[in-house]
Amino acid sequence: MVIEGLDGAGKRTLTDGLTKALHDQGRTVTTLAFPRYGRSVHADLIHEGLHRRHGDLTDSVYGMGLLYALDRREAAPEIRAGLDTHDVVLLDRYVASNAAYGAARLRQHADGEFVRWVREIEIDRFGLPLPDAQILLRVPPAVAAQRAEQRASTDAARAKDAFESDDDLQSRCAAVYDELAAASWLSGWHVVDGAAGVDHAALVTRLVHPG
Ligand SMILES: Cc1cn([C@H]2C[C@H](O)[C@@H](COP(=O)(O)O)O2)c(=O)[nH]c1=O
Repeated sequence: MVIEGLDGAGKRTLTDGLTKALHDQGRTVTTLAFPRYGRSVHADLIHEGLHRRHGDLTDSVYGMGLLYALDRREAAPEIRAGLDTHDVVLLDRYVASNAAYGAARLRQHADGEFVRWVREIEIDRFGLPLPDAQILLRVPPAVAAQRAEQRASTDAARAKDAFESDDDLQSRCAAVYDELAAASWLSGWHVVDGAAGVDHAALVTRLVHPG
């Protein structure tokens, strides 16, 4: 199960809430967040690029896309082990993040060349597992920006990165996410209003017992 959305949408809070609701229903859960900062050389290069320690590393959209993809390829055994040993593997961002942010940066849409490339690299070539369900935690970009700003002001470790500081990028990214969800890209999507409070138990019931 994958959680997707803008920076500041509230994905971490939703991950925690869903984990608790799944535990309450007697299910075992393992969680993983991408990029895996501090756990993979690819993710650390991404962090340095997003915080401008390597000047123009972020300039190449395909180069950055490949770093994100390699971080996930390295994590594939961990995801597969989680699927074998737990009822639910909860991923805070996955392949669709790469599609949405990269397409937004290139001003493309969900049916564009970059989104096709992400699928080809990550799913077809790297053989990453397809998600069974993708949750789009949808909030107006202005609300997400405000939350990211607040987080950055109270926690030095969460200083805004290059993508978070670009309001136009976030707006385009929100539009690509909507298109990906409407096209059922990779698998079925569940759109959740992140501006209102989320009923975690009800969402779990909807996802784990569909219909
Ligand atoms: C996981 C992932 C994140 N991103 C972006 C979304 C965020 O703006 C940024 C860092 O992610 P984070 O803020 O959730 O840690 O990287 C991608 O562009 N592609 C990806 O595959």
